Amino acid sequence: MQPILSCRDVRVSFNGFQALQGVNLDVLPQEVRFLIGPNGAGKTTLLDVVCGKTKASDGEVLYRQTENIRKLQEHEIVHLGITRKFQAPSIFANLTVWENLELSLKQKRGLWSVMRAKMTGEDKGKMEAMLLRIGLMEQRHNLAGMLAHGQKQWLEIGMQLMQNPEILLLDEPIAGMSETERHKTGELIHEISETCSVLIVEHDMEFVRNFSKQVTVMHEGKVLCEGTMSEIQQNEQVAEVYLGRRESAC
Ligand SMILES: Nc1ncnc2c1ncn2[C@@H]1O[C@H](COP(=O)(O)OP(=O)(O)OP(=O)(O)O)[C@@H](O)[C@H]1O
Repeated sequence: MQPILSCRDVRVSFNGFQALQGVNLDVLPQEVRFLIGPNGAGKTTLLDVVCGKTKASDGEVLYRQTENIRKLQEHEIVHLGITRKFQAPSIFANLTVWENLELSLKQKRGLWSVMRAKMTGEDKGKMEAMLLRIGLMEQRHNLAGMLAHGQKQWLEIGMQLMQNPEILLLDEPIAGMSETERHKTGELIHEISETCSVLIVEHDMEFVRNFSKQVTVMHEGKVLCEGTMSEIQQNEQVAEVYLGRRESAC
């Protein structure tokens, strides 16, 4: 299978500091890929490069193998099918769950065309299916601001999915969640991967162990190694730079 996303020798420099020093990474269609590594390893910077928030000084970011998106603007990258959920939820607290999802449909089509057009039966069906998927059907008429922390995160993931992405980028999606919410989020991520690839930065080793297949370990702006969680746990370099420091968490 050919990768949907390929980073080739990606470099990022902040005023001379090399945050990414030649990162190579392939993500396959419908793959859930976890990115782990110690603080400052460059994980968030790599997500920033993929979504266009930060521009790489060198290298290639290939989407579907042919399109180099390295120099594209963020909205152009979203339009191509790569969306990002940031750590802090950016839902509209004073709108209902349903209205938040409706807004994300509008973003996809352009506000003006949707303001003129009535919501079709197909749109409604799509929104209902999404509510079921993210477990918020019962809360659809509730104000988003009143949702529990985990529910807010799921709503935002649902809003991203309304754009039909091919790649979803997640930055520490379970931060601040209860055990039950973590588990539900892990299951949701696996369900999402039936239709799109998911690239996740995560610090919670238990979550990574429970829900990962392939894990990429970053260290000092480079990929240190890749493999299953049990493979990387046996890697001495990883133990030294990362797992050793978090022995209690692993
Ligand atoms: N805008 C910026 N300007 C200057 N330095 C930056 C900037 N963004 C990130 N850095 C530096 O680049 C390095 C990589 O940061 P990054 O946030 O990507 O690491 P990370 O692996 O995501 O870490 P963490 O797990 O702590 O979030 C760090 O040393 C950070 O201080």
